[in-house]
Amino acid sequence: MSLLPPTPALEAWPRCLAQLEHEFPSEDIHTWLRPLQADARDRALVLYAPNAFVVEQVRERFLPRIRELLDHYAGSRDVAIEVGALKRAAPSPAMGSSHVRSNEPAFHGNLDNQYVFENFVEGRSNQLARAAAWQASQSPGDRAHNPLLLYGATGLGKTHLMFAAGNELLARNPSAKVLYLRAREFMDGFTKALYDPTAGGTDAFRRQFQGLDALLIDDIQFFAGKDRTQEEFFHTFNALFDGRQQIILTCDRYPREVAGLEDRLKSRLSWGLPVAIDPPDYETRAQIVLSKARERGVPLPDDVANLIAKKMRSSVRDLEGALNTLIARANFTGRPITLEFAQETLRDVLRDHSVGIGQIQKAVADYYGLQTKELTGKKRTRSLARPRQIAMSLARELTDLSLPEIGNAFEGRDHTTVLHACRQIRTLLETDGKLHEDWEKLLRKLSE
Ligand SMILES: Nc1ncnc2c1ncn2[C@@H]1O[C@H](COP(=O)(O)OP(=O)(O)OP(=O)(O)O)[C@@H](O)[C@H]1O
Repeated sequence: MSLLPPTPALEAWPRCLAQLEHEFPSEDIHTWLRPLQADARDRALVLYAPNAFVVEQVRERFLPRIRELLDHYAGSRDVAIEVGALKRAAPSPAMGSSHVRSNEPAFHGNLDNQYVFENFVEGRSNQLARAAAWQASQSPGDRAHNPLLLYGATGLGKTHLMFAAGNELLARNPSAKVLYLRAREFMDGFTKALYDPTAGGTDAFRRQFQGLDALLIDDIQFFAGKDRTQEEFFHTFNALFDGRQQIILTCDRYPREVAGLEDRLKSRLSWGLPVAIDPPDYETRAQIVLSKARERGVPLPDDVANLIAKKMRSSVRDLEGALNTLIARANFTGRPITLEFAQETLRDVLRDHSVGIGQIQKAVADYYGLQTKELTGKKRTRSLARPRQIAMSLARELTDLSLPEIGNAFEGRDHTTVLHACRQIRTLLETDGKLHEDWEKLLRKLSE
């Protein structure tokens, strides 16, 4: 073990990470950046990733920004991202440390450990799904629940349960290898393997899945119409299934109803245990609000939880959104959260509407294969600008929110931007057939 003082680059890493946490969606941070282990080699920062997949994702998505931040905090752009792990014995990176690098790299999962069974509130609507996820974590690979498919509308806790199963599996068996991927990431990885000569080809892509105890793939409706990716997924699925490795999948509806998924895949998906998650009933909604408040260390009177639960009926994500608004306002004004304060603060959010802006943003993001944070964020690339305008117009159409309120939900944009978006979409709906079709589909989805 080296006794040299830590390099500035290594010292700067926690600050870079803290900054990245402000800039990227928390899912990305948990999935890709938190699992990295920092070390120093000469004057360079070395980030060890649990597997080649993570290396590739981090290089592609974050490396340029990591370099900039490192330059800013440590005056160096020297960073390497490699497969490997620090030896557990190393007390902290600041002490200098040794690492293991081998052809058989240590595997560290990329699960978000915030989502566990303990903080999943059980109710009639999700009881079966919870029980099934629990079973999968207790006897992974068992034919009775392999594949486990959790399906249901957006924001009802599918991803939460999927993570909970993975985390529980790891708690029982800390050396288990559990990999979580969004369907889109599977597709991106596969496309890269096909077309990027530096990516190591499809064999390297397939090796990612060998030796896993469980593979978790989120939002498989995304595979619809993507024939080559589906075919590859079909092979991955078969290999894992034959190896009795646990597969957990989520889908926004029963797969047979997903147009554009191949029949043979649909049939495989129904082999194991497909379970639905339904919207929670009133009592469960109130319990969820109380539980989220407790987690945040915020005392919340029952009547406030009941108020939110009564008014927000569709998705748990919207319940959380209302709670967050309340907490932010209470912190800002220094006032305690009482029923009166909640009624006043959430007047607009709680107006009886069946669709929340969070739901609209999620639906549009999913439809275009984006992350919600990208859609609501500041970047102005073409591929983001149009979906963003559609989301703003849908919010105008389907909610009672005012233009400034809609602007606020898109990282504080001005109301004139929203107005412009609505006008532009209205014009395009007359002239652009594809956009018209997208609009109709989204409207249908949101009024389901
Ligand atoms: N029963 C529950 N108990 C506690 N939290 C819940 C519950 N159901 C959902 N949530 C919370 O709601 C939020 C949204 O859940 P999650 O991301 O799992 O939804 P999802 O069904 O995967 O949605 P999507 O299909 O849009 O990805 C998360 O913060 C999750 O913790």
